[in-house]
Amino acid sequence: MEPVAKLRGIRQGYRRRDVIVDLDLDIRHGVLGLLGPNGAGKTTLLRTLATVVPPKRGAITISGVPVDSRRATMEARRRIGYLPQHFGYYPGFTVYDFVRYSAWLRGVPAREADAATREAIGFVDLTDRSRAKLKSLSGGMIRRCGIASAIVGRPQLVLLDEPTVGLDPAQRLEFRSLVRKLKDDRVAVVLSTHLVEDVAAVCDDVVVMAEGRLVWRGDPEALREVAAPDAEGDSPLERGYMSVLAAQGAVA
Ligand SMILES: Nc1ncnc2c1ncn2[C@@H]1O[C@H](COP(=O)(O)OP(=O)(O)OP(=O)(O)O)[C@@H](O)[C@H]1O
Repeated sequence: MEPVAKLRGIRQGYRRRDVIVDLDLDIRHGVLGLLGPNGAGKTTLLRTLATVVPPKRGAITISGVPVDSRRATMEARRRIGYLPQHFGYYPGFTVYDFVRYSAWLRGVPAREADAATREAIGFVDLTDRSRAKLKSLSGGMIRRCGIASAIVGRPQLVLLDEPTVGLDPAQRLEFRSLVRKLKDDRVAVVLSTHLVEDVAAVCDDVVVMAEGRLVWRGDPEALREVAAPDAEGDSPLERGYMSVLAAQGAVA
């Protein structure tokens, strides 16, 4: 089956500095965990996939359509939901306004936008807070609003950048169940994280990035298996991850 997203020969960076080099990646249905130390290029990769910034070089295909023109970019954005790590919001907006506004930004047709907004708010279980102002919500609820804004209009690809940072353990469990629901809905999810436990809990597949390159790909079980006997870490998965980084000379 055609991947939901296909990246070929991607080079990306800021001004003259390249932070992603010659990256190839296929993304299919399921949850793909993106692990890597600070500065590995995870956010840059997600921003590139989200079509926020065009790559310096290389090709992106979303649902079989090359993203190679302004029109194709606008079309791709309708299929992609992106939750940046630090997403902005107006504290005076209600939950409903915030998600409805995201629907408009993503080009959800006006006649579908109200139903799509209600659906997304229901998905994150905030229906009874629809009329609450964002400034009155807890951090965990704000994150759930962020997820609702990323999934409104049912995108095929959902990109979540370190979504569990700052969540308490109960909120993290809630978040994981939301990601599992997305997977059941046949959405492709890319989850950038520093937390190996998030990967263990929800990911089907894992990519490890270091210094702008993909240095390892496989399922969580395979990552556990590459753990070196003397690797540091609190769990087999963490030891596997640290072993991959150590092999690259890129220990976090
Ligand atoms: N707007 C920017 N201008 C210049 N350099 C940037 C910019 N954003 C990121 N970088 C640099 O690009 C490299 C990759 O950053 P990126 O944020 O993609 O990494 P990351 O893996 O997401 O890191 P983290 O886990 O800390 O969020 C870093 O060296 C960073 O300093």
